[in-house]
Amino acid sequence: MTNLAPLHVVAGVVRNAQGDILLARRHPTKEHGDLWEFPGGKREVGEQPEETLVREFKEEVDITIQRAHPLIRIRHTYTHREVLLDVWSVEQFSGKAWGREGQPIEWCAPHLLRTKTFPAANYPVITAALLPAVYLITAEPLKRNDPKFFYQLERNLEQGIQLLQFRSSFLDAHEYCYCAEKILTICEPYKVQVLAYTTPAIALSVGVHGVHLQQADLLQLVERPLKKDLWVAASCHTPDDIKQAQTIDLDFVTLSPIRATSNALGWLTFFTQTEQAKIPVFASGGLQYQDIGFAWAHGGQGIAGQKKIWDSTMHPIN
Ligand SMILES: Nc1nc2c([nH]c(=O)n2[C@@H]2O[C@H](COP(=O)(O)OP(=O)(O)OP(=O)(O)O)[C@@H](O)[C@H]2O)c(=O)[nH]1
Ligand SMILES: [Mg+2]
Repeated sequence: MTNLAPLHVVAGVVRNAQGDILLARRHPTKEHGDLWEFPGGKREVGEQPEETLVREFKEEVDITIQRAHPLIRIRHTYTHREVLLDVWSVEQFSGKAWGREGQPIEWCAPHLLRTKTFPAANYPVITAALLPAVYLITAEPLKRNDPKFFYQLERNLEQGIQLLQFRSSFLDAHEYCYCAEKILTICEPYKVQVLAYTTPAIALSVGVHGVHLQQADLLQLVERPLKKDLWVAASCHTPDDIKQAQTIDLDFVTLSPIRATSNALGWLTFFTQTEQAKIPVFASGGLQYQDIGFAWAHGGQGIAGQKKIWDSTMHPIN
């Protein structure tokens, strides 16, 4: 290893109208030959990352990128060099993709992304590509059949929420399961994924899409509590929490509180922590839809929101 600055590589996640993601296969003679990658390349001196993204996409796959936002930045040490893989999510583009450098390209269905072999730095990027920008935390249902709760749930689903955490501290385990099953039935036609804010064992028994651990439970664990086909996320408040989440191989975390309390972290501390993180981090705590852009600008996946999002009538999602 040398002590050179990391090689800054900018790449992009582009989706077509079906939601499939554009991949390219690296030339066999190149570094990481024959592996799949997101199109992109090295930032040139004087370029802003977004300019690199636009240039590389035109050069490699003949697409003109019109709008994109930061998705995730991963520092990874390969044997010879540290790489900063700076990945953007493309919101708008024109042109028809083809491999201008003779490389095979493919539009890959999101559920097949994990079956492809990528360079090692890419695995958290795949998680980020599979996650939306908004992670909605439910309000507390007052009882298991709370009509106001289910009305508001459907309103949120109709507005495009894709990832939900069912949170309740009032219901006992039996009522929690009853309610979670009802939420799953309602979410199914919307293809919304539900994480349970409970123990991994209860989450598994209900058949939700994953579990969201509290900080105290995260710190107790010595290994990932569920297999890779389910999401495992956790609430973090410190850099050590995020390290622990990475050590036990969690998929993503929320970091709070960003705002609204006397111990708020603020966006700059959030940025310092996302720069070190090797998994996607949602900003959380006192945030609303207007904060998504701040989260992206500070290295976040997006926002995890409770009351202000749950009750909101404005949903400018994705
Ligand atoms: N484009 C791209 N590069 C990646 C990804 N993941 C990853 O580790 N890299 C690494 O980033 C480094 C530079 O990427 P690159 O080879 O595309 O750079 P480039 O287009 O400027 O290549 P060139 O030297 O042929 O002009 C390589 O070591 C590559 O393996 C990815 O998903 N996309
Ligand atoms: Mg390239």
